[in-house]
Amino acid sequence: MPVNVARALLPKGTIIGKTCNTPDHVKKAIAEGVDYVGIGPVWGTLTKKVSSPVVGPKGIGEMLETLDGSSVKAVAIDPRSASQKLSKIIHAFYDSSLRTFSEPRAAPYSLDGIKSALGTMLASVKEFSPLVHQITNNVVTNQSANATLALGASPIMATAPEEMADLSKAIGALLINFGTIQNLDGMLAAGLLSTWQATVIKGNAAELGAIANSLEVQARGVDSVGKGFADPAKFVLDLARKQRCIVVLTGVTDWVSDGTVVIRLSNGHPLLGDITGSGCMVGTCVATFCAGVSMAAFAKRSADAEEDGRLVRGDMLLAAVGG
Ligand SMILES: Nc1ncnc2c1ncn2[C@@H]1O[C@H](COP(=O)(O)OP(=O)(O)OP(=O)(O)O)[C@@H](O)[C@H]1O
Ligand SMILES: Cc1ncsc1CCO
Repeated sequence: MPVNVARALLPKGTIIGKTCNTPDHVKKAIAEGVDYVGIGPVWGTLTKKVSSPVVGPKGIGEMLETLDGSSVKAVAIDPRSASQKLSKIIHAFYDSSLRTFSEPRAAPYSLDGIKSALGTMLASVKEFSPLVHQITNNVVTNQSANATLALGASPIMATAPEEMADLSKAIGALLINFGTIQNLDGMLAAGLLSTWQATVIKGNAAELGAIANSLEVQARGVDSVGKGFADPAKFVLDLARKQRCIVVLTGVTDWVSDGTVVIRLSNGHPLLGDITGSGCMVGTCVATFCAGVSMAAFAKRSADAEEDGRLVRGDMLLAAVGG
């Protein structure tokens, strides 16, 4: 029913909303004079058929951008909720979108704070021993599985698309790592279950430069060559903002950002540059820490926590630093 007809029929002051799946739908709904838009679905679900295309957090961001400057409110639709009820009203979702994939930090980071958090995070990995699903290259599969075990978690290196749906229900984290793609369909199936919205993107300068469409650094095969970024701190900050996730730039010095804070790590060893797979292993360790931290945060959640619209629990910036 057109909005103006509904308005004419309903009592004055009735709140009217419309479900939207694209920025164009949102534009149309604003022009029609709605009070709010239901945008989504944010995620797919394995428990029911979702009729509209899943938009993911990026799609939500684009629709909320369309709302900028209007007084129309937005509600995100999350079909994973068993009762199919709309999740939290979220103008705040976009304002806090940089934090969507990480809980806000309780206090500013300090070196001592980070060091003590590392111990706690490692203890969480050991306590929960999360299943860390890794679809990685055949150069590092064995090393990565052993690195996961060494941290106290449980690796599973399954690649077949047929296994992805079942696995997605059991895992603490999913790592998708390129290099020698063995089963593209498996990667796509696994990635699609999280609508390809990463919590952390990790790469060397050439890899992240490619994602950012930057010509500042060059690649030779899987390696980054040359001096790297002139301003790596700004690079990771900008990329994290753009991708709405944590970014880890590896190299002699590692740079980690969530789009608001940048942490620089100089704790590598030159020998790590002389072997293959050290970057892939960083990815494994980051995924393992993220899994441990999010499982620990989930275990501590309050009773009504599943209604609060948060997508990831725990401080993923710290988890990435831990990894
Ligand atoms: N010369 C170096 N000095 C100190 N640490 C280093 C050096 N080279 C690499 N590292 C360490 O190794 C890790 C991996 O970084 P690098 O950028 O070399 O990964 P990569 O190029 O993706 O590796 P690969 O493709 O072999 O997996 C970094 O996090 C860093 O701690
Ligand atoms: C050497 C190599 N080739 C493809 S993946 C890989 C491992 C390091 O990235």
